[in-house]
Amino acid sequence: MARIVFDLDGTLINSAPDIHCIANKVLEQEGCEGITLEQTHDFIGNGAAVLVTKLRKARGIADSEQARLLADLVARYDDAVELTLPYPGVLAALDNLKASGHKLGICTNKPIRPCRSVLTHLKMDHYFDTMWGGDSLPVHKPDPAPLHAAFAELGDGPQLYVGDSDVDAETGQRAGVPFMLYTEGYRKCPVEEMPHTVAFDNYVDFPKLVQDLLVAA
Ligand SMILES: O=C(O)COP(=O)(O)O
Ligand SMILES: [Mg+2]
Repeated sequence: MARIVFDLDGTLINSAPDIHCIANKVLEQEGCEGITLEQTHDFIGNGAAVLVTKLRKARGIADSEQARLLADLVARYDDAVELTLPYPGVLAALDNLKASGHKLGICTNKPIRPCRSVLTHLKMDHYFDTMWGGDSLPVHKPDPAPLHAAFAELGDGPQLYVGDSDVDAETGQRAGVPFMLYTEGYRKCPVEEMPHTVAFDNYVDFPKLVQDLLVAA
């Protein structure tokens, strides 16, 4: 049986509409124009602090406002769950993997509290034996430490990491773990420019891909 760790935003759930909403509330509070959903996709992947930095840069807000705006975003983040849905086929794939006896975990750059709240809201938290957020350790992805920590909590067995972004591809590479790229998330680079073991665009195919990788290993 394998240990399979998933990124969250853009990999298991389409959370950009909720993140878009709270980002624009922060900007509105500052008297600034909001950003588009497409810009939100580009701003997701490096955690809440980088998201706030990108929001500030897009609207010319001074560096000195970073901590205050980050606190504002974080205060809104736990409740940002209403517009988020798992990608098609995710729940069936997770059911299938659990039934096969695999151990599943989460390694995201989203802060751990909103990570837990959105997965609880979607009734997906029971799938995962461990969850690591962008603020669970002093470092976050692409540093491989949280990914190593997630695997360590899952015991023994082959390791697979699943993600949607260049940050995840680099994390997988630095951790020395096979990386499965979900191509329909918030990726900023062409698939061929991202180091990956396999790529997939539909979770219907996912359990079979896992099985094939484990046989080949
Ligand atoms: O919060 C973010 O920026 C991204 O989170 P992810 O690591 O789940 O893609
Ligand atoms: Mg992601």
